[in-house]
Amino acid sequence: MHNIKVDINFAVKSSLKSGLDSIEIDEYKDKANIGYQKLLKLVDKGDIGFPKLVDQALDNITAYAKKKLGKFNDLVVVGIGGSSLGLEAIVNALLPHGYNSLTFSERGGFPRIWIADNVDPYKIQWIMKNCQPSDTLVCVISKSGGTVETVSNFNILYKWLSEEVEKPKDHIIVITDPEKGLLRKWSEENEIDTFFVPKNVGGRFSVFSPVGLVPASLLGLEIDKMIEGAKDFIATNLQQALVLSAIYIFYIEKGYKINVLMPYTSRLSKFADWYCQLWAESLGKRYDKDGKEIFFGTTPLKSVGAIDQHSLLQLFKEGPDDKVFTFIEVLNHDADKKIVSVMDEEVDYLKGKSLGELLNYELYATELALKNANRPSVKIVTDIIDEYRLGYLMMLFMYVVPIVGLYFNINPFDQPGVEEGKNYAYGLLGLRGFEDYIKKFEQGYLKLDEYII
Ligand SMILES: O=P(O)(O)OC[C@H]1O[C@H](O)[C@H](O)[C@@H](O)[C@@H]1O
Repeated sequence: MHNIKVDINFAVKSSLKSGLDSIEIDEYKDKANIGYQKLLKLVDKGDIGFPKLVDQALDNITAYAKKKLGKFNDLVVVGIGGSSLGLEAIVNALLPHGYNSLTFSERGGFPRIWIADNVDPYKIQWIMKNCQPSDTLVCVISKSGGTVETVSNFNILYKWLSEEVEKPKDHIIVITDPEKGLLRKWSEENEIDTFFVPKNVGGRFSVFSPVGLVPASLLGLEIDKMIEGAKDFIATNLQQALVLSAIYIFYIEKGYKINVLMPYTSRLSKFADWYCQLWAESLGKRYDKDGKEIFFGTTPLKSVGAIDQHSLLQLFKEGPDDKVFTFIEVLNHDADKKIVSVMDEEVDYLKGKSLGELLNYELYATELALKNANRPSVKIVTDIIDEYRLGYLMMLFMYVVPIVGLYFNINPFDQPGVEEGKNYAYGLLGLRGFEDYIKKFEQGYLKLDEYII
């Protein structure tokens, strides 16, 4: 059983001038319900598949991970966006800080983890310098199978493997679409171990597909617990998604422009990055579903407490009143440490308190300071962080975001806005079929020297 609560006190009228009154709470829950009913229809029709992932059998993934256990010192995951952010969130939340510096036996025979997302030569170079091809498993993930960053990084790593090991195919796993794309074709032709992302599961909703589960299982994480958490959320607590969506819808209608996710734990820092993609690509849309131009969306912003109290909080409290805050509180921090006072009597007030307590007191203080400035916030409270809770939280947000989008009559499941830039890049790189984009690029990318100082 979980112990995750959604606390909306500081977004309602009894505490906050701009908050929802009790009539508005019901009214906006009804609005959220409209979005939810639309989501249910899409799921029932089979158009959208992420909620159904909680019913998948996991044996093939766990058996595969077991087969590989102890055989590799390093796991390099190649992927970007929805093909890497979910895993990053999992690794950041559930593996020890500095995991890669533990010894093989301290890691229980599980590999170190490297995520090759960006095509930054610096990053890929250091991954290759740190790993030995003979001891490395490369897991390449791409739903479309052709994302240029992923294909480029993978080609470099494939060559690196081929030059050193006899059977590079034994060092590769592919995770991609079951039918389409370059990666699928290649993995089939070369008989590479391949897992599939269901066709009706888009990248940013794919963390509970092999995209997140295969690497997580290879790292020894309990993926069944993650799925159990996600499943329990759907089975028992959809109300929480409706309430959160109601609050977000209310403030979007009021013209609030920024949605801040601020966990008070570094372990959820990458979770906030994952959330930013989920929110931005799902909710930033030029057209509604009827083709009307609406330029819809609010901007997600990652912030980590208490770190950003020393960076962003000044703006949050005294800058424009255009942000809705979602805090995440962890009641019991793992390996919590008592603070000692050895420096001076001045720090005696800290003696006996723990770091976790300090973090949480700082959260309460920030909540109140923002409330006093009439800034709306909600808080998700979890007792601990583990596979189960992470699964629960991810599924909660994977419901909230489409509910908000569908209520506003936009399509939260596509991302047409990223295409134009990709096409120019393909044109510049000389990809066949994209010749027109070279011309368009040359016509549009005009810069005058006088404005380059
Ligand atoms: O998984 P892939 O097909 O390689 O896609 C990786 C990413 O590519 C694009 O930029 C999309 O906007 C993202 O939604 C997607 O997650």
